[in-house]
Amino acid sequence: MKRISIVYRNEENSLVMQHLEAVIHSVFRDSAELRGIYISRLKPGEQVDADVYLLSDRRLIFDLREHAVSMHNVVFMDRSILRSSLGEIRAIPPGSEVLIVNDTRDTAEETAVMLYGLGVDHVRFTLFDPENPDGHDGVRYAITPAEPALVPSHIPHVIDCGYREISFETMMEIERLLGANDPEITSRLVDYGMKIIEPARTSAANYLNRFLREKLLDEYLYYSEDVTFAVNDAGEVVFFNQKAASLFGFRHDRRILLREHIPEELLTLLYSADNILKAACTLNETHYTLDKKSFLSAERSIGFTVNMRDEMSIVNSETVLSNALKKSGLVARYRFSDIMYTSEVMKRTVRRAQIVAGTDHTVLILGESGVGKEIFAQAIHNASGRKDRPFLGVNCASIPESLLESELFGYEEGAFTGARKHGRAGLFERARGGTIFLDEIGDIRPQMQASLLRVLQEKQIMRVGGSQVIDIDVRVVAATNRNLPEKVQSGEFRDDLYYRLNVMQITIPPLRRRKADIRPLFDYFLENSRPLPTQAMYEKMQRHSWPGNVRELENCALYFKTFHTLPETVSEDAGVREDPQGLPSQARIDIAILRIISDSNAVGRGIGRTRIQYLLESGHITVSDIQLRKRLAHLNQRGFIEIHKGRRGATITPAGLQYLAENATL
Ligand SMILES: Nc1ncnc2c1ncn2[C@@H]1O[C@H](COP(=O)(O)OP(=O)(O)OP(=O)(O)O)[C@@H](O)[C@H]1O
Repeated sequence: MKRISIVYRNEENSLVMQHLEAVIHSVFRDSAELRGIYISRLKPGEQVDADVYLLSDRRLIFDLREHAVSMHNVVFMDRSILRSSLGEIRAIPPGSEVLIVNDTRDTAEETAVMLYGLGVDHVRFTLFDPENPDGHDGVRYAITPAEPALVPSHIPHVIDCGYREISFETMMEIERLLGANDPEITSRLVDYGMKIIEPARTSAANYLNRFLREKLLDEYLYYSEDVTFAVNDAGEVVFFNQKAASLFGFRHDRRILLREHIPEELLTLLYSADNILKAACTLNETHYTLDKKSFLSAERSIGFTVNMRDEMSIVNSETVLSNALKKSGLVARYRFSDIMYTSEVMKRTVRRAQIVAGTDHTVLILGESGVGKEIFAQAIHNASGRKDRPFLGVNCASIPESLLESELFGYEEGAFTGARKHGRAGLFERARGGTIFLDEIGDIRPQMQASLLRVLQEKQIMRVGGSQVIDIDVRVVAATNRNLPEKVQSGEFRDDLYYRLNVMQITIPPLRRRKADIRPLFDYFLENSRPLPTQAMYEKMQRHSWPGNVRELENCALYFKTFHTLPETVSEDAGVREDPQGLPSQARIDIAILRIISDSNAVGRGIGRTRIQYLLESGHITVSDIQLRKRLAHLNQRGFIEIHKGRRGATITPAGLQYLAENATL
């Protein structure tokens, strides 16, 4: 056990001694044994061994010389007062004469020096001498460190500032000499420092700042979920956190040589030539990602730091992230159960989307404005394996071209004027593990098309102004109301990007092609409000062409709720307007047939003629039996379908799927 010897001249002022010992004990407790030494009682030549000799009076150094084993451990006790007393002293009117009273003139002088040192300079101090107490008649103020009985009785204002305390700086010096590395001592020392006035303010402030820094390290490193340690040039572990201690058995009470604690393979990895190393490693069947950084001084390594992250903790922290995202609204709200429909064609579309959701492929959603593309994108995300991760939607047409790239890919500090310090992660990085919904993809310019193509091909991004590639694991769901094949044909949209996006395609039919949905959707948007539309109103709605699709219908329901009538825009004239893409041509019938066969194959079934005919009918395409046979034969001839005997019926070929994708908007 370490020893602190408090050196006094003699046993005269035992109350002060008891107080000082109690103060030291309150900070260092049982980490050191405390002993009072009275110089007057030591025999000539008697040796006293201690880790700290604490001198209550500087002049004792001469006497101590012949008794101390080492003079390196001497600490002079600086004194201070409690912060609480200083307020009273400062309140004494400026210019007043103040008598400093202590048991001797010398100690009174020390107190006056200490008060000047603490910045008390608005009053004049006069020293009291107990051996010559008279002659202070006009004085109205006295300050005394715990000797009020000595103050002349005529003085009306007496401030007892209590025993002079041990300065914070002195305490720090004791801590240093004891080599105490105990967070509890540090914490008690900081508490002590807050209570007293410190003459040497800078070092106390430095100590407190260091304490704060250590707290930060504790908070973020010591109790971190990662395994973290630092190794110096001699291969000694000089810092490690709790996780590292339990994984490698590092202990604070002994010198730790890295090579004695970690497996050979990991050692080889850490001592590889790379100054910055990112690698993966497995220990005790746990997979870690490892980051090593070497620190160089004058081109020589002075050591390195290692951070190892358990891959499972990444998943967990991302789940926490996704919960946070849920709170902040960066999530998909809609599920398939929120999509209202009764039409056969929508049943098929939803079924197809549900199958697509189960895969991890890129999805392209086509359909006119307001048909519900975004609601489908969200439902796909929520039905996918990524549902607990972020869903980030971005309308490519509404962000200026100049900003779209940095918005999607992020930027590095200084990438452009106005770029934030430390840069910013883009939507692809923020959607990590989740889904990004690129709405209005048909409107992006060629340069952006090229960047997106790279992301889809390489699954990597580079921040604007950056040089590092970042791996991303994000599913892309894109949507457009443009006729993309036409845009590809005219060269406005890159064909390679189109094929990358078109891996899985969902075309949402316009409302006029699924009139069976009008009434259930309208009733849904009314939210049980009364009155309901008349039969004539419902019929009028059936005859309207709904150029704004479901969004228009939703607005129409809102109008009805307020005015109990339909808006002027729902006109019967508009209802007879035909589908802008024309009546079902043979090509359109072929596409419809291929889509029916493809949907049926997607759920693992072939399909026969009768069912195809029935499904065509429910999509308002009427064909005779002979006509259907002809179309099937034609599709078979073009290599788009195969027709099997018996119950297997027709199946679509890859060429058929390709043709379907290319003509998605038909
Ligand atoms: N089947 C549906 N059931 C319930 N609500 C729907 C349905 N389809 C669309 N909606 C609603 O209609 C509105 C338009 O849908 P959404 O924004 O998804 O369309 P969009 O095709 O993405 O439109 P745009 O191309 O203009 O972005 C939304 O308020 C959506 O909630």
